[in-house]
Amino acid sequence: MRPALQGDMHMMVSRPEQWVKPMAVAGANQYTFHLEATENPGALIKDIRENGMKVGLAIKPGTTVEYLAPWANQIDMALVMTVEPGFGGQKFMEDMMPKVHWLRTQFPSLDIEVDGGVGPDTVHKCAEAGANMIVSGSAIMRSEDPRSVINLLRNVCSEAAQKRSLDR
Ligand SMILES: O=C(CO)[C@@H](O)[C@H](O)COP(=O)(O)O
Repeated sequence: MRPALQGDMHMMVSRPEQWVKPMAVAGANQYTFHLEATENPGALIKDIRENGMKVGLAIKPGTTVEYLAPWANQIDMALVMTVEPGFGGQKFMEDMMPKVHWLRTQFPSLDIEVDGGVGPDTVHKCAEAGANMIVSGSAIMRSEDPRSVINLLRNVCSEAAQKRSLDR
């Protein structure tokens, strides 16, 4: 039977340990948890891998990137939140961009995602800082032309990534 879920599950939950197996069984191929939500990130990373999924590690705005750095070589994606987790439609926190830039400098091939308040007005900042993946909710859903917004967001990120690889 075809799995019900595919793609990355961003688990904005406490005790993320309890959902690893159910997500794997449901067909998720990446499991992203919050560093703030677990006391043992190493064990959780291992469990996610043993369940056949890639690993994403998210940090909230109040968490400095130094807490994520020790795990960066063991994960597939770092997720820098640019709003407080909770709901869509919040204002993009530009002061999170140094985290993205630092991660990109230290870990050139890591997937780096930005989530919260990302749209046509803010995506350039994310892409220039080094994000190659973005989450965008309101900017797409509130647009009269969602397709063109998606294309714009995609193009800005891929052009910045291409420029980085040429500069290397
Ligand atoms: O879930 C969250 C924040 O809790 C984010 O994924 C946002 O919901 C993204 O939506 P916009 O900020 O783009 O509206």
